[in-house]
Amino acid sequence: MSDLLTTDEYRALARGLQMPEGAFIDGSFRPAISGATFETRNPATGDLLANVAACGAEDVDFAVQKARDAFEDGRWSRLHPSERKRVLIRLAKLMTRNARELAVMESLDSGKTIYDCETIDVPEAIHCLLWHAELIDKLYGKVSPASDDHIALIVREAAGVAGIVLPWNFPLLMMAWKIGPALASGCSVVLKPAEETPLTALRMAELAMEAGVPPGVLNVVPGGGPEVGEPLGRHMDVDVLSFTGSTETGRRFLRYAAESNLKEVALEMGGKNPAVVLDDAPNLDRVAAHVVQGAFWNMGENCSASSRLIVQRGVKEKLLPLILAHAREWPVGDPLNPESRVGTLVSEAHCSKVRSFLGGKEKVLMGGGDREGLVVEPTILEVEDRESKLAREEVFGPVLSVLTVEGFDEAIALANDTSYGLAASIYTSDIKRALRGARAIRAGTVTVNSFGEGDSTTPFGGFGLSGFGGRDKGTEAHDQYTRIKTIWVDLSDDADQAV
Ligand SMILES: NC(=O)C1=CN([C@@H]2O[C@H](COP(=O)(O)OP(=O)(O)OC[C@H]3O[C@@H](n4cnc5c(N)ncnc54)[C@H](O)[C@@H]3O)[C@@H](O)[C@H]2O)C=CC1
Ligand code: BAL
Repeated sequence: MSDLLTTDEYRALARGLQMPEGAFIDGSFRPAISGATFETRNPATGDLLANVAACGAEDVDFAVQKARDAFEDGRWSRLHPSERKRVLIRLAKLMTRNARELAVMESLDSGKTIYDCETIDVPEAIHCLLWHAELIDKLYGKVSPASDDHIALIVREAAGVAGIVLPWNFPLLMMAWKIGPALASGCSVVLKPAEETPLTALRMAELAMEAGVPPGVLNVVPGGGPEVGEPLGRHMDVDVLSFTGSTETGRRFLRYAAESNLKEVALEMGGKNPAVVLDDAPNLDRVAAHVVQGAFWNMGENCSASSRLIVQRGVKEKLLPLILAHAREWPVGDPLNPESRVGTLVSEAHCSKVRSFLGGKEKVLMGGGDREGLVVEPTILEVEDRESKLAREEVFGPVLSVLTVEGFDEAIALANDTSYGLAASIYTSDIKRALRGARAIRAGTVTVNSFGEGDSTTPFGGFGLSGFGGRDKGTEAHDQYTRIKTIWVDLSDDADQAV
């Protein structure tokens, strides 16, 4: 916290920022072929930040062609992995040098707090790129235990052209989760940032070029979902499509793939994630801190947000006051104020959606009031109707639903009473209950006595409506961007005869 700036200093820095505006294709910024632009605005103030190229199918075609050329001529895909590593490490260094600029740009474009951008999003994005860069020259293939007369090599090869479609809630970090393994593996990338938050992706493309990523290898094509996302998803020359966003749009990408070239699709989508607190949970004050962080971090605009507190009746009376006390330590305010922990929601449309969950018959334990601007104050509601929207649907805002259960089995059954399966937490001092619960809850990540998403070393993704076809982070992320090939060699003396 000590090396954060003051609000005035951040504002001065913001005024001096040079905002990127063009699409970044084949190593340079260029306008959309149609010449169209769209506005990207600061959701906290409404101020115009930039008029960004509004690309369309023809820009996607152009970018995919450049990405394909780069992949086939091997300027990146056939470099020795240690060379790709060297360039990606240089990119991480350039990000570090420009960390403050990236953090301010991210906060301005998304409404995220500068505190989070400075202390989480930017450093984690740098760490993620470094981790994949460091990994790539240490991944070995396999030799199968075939007979003495044969040798069978199982090798991984870069998939080719990777299409990447990003959400607006962690624009820079999601970019790092995806381009880290994609570029390290040798793929060329055509990336579409969310139309709400195109700026840091464009700046990153410029930094990548400066670091030595060759032209055509990392292309950023801003624009709308139907205008850019769909042509990318349907493109016959895109080999793999990695998406993070809503389940509804994720389903579309499966359709696009099925109706085009059956490209592989990896989907990381939403969740209605439970935090299960059992009556033997240790250190309730700490539990409360984690529950609050799980619910309100990033304004709850987080796929892994713990939006359902499932609390055993025996501990509820003690836990709730602690949760309320911790929640009051999450000040709502100007995203550029380093003291703010809750900033501005990303857009008018999203803010209306979040507000539509409020004002019902649920008992309000905290918040729930109207605030000026695109702000929803941290809200905690006691929810009795387990079929209600608040119990079942993803809010994607700072809203925590409290549901009460009598015992362990009911808690696990309720945790699993959802079509999602992204993340969950379980709080108990009994190691057996912790592990039995962690195994029984259907979710891609289960944290014990804490809230979190793991780090760059651990795979992240979900089951059911939360995920399909791959994982971000960890060595498993490379599965998205590589293909397995078997090379079978007959070593016998009569190998020249027909097999
Ligand atoms: N990581 C997550 O789990 C996220 C979940 N959401 C959820 O989705 C809800 C809606 O937010 P949106 O911004 O509308 O999410 P979205 O899933 O529509 O947007 C994510 C990305 O998909 C693109 N996209 C949208 N429509 C498309 C289409 N027809 N074809 C191809 N690409 C398309 C968007 O341009 C954006 O880049 C939120 O309220 C939230 O509940 C939103 C963002 C991230
Ligand atoms: N929390 C990482 C992924 C997401 O929310 O989109």
